[in-house]
Amino acid sequence: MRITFIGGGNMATALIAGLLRQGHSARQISVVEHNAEARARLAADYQVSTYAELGPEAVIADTVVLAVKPQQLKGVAQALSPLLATQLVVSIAAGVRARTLSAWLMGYSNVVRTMPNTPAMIGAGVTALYALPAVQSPQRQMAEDILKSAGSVLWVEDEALMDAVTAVSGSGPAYVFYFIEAMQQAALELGLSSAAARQLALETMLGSAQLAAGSPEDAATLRARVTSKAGTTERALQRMDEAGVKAAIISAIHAAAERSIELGDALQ
Ligand SMILES: NC(=O)C1=CN([C@@H]2O[C@H](COP(=O)(O)OP(=O)(O)OC[C@H]3O[C@@H](n4cnc5c(N)ncnc54)[C@H](OP(=O)(O)O)[C@@H]3O)[C@@H](O)[C@H]2O)C=CC1
Ligand SMILES: O=C(O)[C@@H]1CCC=N1
Repeated sequence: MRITFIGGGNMATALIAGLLRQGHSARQISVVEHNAEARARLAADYQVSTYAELGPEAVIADTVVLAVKPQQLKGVAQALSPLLATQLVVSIAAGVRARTLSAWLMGYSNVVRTMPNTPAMIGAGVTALYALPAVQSPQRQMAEDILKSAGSVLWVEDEALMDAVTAVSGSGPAYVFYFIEAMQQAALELGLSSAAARQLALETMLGSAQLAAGSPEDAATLRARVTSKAGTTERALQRMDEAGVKAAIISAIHAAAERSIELGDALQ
């Protein structure tokens, strides 16, 4: 399967790394990227073909993945539109609705909107996909295969849910890194070395997520197992509740979903 990425930034790089790790040939991947430094890095690190401009030779592909910022998508779609024949168009842009993208592509409706996340870089991503009704099942499968090389996938049939997905898992790695930063800072303040702080914070996040993923019990039950009566965890969780940490996280995720809707409303 030949794949062209338009935009070769953070997320395209994560997806390309995932595809190559899964055995996809670099010869079958092209990237259109207007930044010369980014092109050089992609060619050196991943041996993919790169193009500075969108043109017919760049989109000789089965699938074109649109990986530019939401605000850059309209211009890219308008330039891409005359070059489309039967290619599947996969967008990873936050907020931009599949129907809007189809309108920018002059009604071309072979469009799948997706929301991956950066752990795609190591094949540990999760991606939600939404297809316009016109997309046939072999092309749905193609989109799924590309994103599966970056981790697990799920389809949503109601596009409105993509805003929720964006807020939870698209932006989600940033929340996890934020929590890791806080754990490491506390560890340093408590006298641990930075190497120890890093090891303790990361192994704890990793181990807890693995435990939760492999357990039939929910997170609240697993949390209760750590929380001895009158012990240290109880004291910490009390402090978090007093500070409204859980409510703040929930409200932050709502804010991210609202931003996704706002982007969708603004970019039509
Ligand atoms: N980062 C993340 O965690 C996630 C991002 N996304 C989505 O992925 C998309 C890309 O995000 P991200 O990778 O972080 O962004 P980046 O800014 O890192 O990457 C976009 C790249 O595309 C380049 N570009 C812009 N316009 C063109 C063009 N016309 N032709 C060729 N190249 C172009 C940009 O160059 P320049 O900077 O010079 O404009 C930039 O290098 C966004 O729509 C975002 O919503 C989705 C899930 C997760
Ligand atoms: O912050 C953003 O808008 C993008 C979409 C999800 C993750 N990064």
